[in-house]
Amino acid sequence: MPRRTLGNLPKQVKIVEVGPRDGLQNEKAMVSTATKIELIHQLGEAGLSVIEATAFVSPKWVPQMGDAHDVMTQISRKDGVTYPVLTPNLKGLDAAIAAGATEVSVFGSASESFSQKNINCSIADSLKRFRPVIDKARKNNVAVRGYVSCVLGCPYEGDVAPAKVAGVAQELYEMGCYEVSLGDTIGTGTPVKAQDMIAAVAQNIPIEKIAAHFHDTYGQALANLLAALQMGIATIDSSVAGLGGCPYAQGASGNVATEDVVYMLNGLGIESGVDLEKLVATGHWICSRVGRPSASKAQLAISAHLN
Ligand SMILES: CC(C)(COP(=O)([O-])OP(=O)([O-])OC[C@H]1O[C@@H](n2cnc3c(N)ncnc32)[C@H](O)[C@@H]1OP(=O)([O-])[O-])[C@@H](O)C(=O)NCCC(=O)NCCSC(=O)C[C@@](C)(O)CC(=O)[O-]
Repeated sequence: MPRRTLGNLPKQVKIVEVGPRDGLQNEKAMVSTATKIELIHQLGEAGLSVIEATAFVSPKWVPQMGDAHDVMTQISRKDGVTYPVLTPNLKGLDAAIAAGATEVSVFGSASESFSQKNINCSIADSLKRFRPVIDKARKNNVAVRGYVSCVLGCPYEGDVAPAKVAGVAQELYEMGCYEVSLGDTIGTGTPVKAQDMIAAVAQNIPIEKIAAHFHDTYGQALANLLAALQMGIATIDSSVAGLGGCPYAQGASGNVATEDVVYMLNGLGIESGVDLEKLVATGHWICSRVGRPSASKAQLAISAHLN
């Protein structure tokens, strides 16, 4: 028997911490701007080098992100840390640039119904809308990341074909997104499905330009991430304490918890630069502020040992 069968895993993984945006956007009770800023600062202190800070979206659509300008202008930026923000259109991009953003993300979908519910337009129209956003951002030296949602299933349409995901991802990449993040928005994926989908996308985009953004609704996120690492993916989106969910995907739970990802990476000997103890303390703190239990098993286990 071979000693190990995990294949060639990356030596280093970049974690994109999405807690302050994806984690908080679905909270019904307004989280104060001061709490959001403190969360971003603590995540930076824990060693996260990419922290998605907020979203310049319509406050009528996502009221929780209505303080995007204040968050972006009031955070203390740490050297070596980037603070990307979501921008669905030129209005969002202009506001983001005015607030000092140096990186933005456009967000599309592989499902027509989700695209309509989330950004009020078809996939084709969204891509037309993103082109000037990407062009203008790049002219302003602002890097652009692309998201594709519903890559392993849609809350309205069910199964989504890998070829559809690969097509949208390719368009975003060719328009100038430096990285494309593949979102299992409702967390219905399983490892082989995830690998099939990634294989389809990797025919159109270099694997090192692909990120995995998996929600944990069915408890499959870590297994899916391991399957993604085995395919050569080395960028993982996650949310402290597993906070989150999408306002336009009812019942979908949070992103995979950053604590759980870091624990797994540590066990695999993969470097992430994150201090797990500091991160656990941050997860504990934000959960107390938003009044919900942590969805991170690592946090619960480590806290139990620490107490
Ligand atoms: C895209 C729109 C704006 C279209 O929404 P719309 O209603 O079609 O837009 P509109 O152009 O007709 O504008 C309507 C109003 O919104 C304003 N507006 C328009 N744009 C902006 C803006 N950027 N910032 C602030 N305000 C804006 C605009 O000025 C106007 O204000 P009014 O004249 O009525 O007072 C809307 O649908 C929207 O904001 N959607 C965002 C939804 C969202 O944030 N969803 C969650 C993030 S996606 C996600 O979580 C998935 C992801 C990324 O994590 C990956 C995964 O897990 O799959």
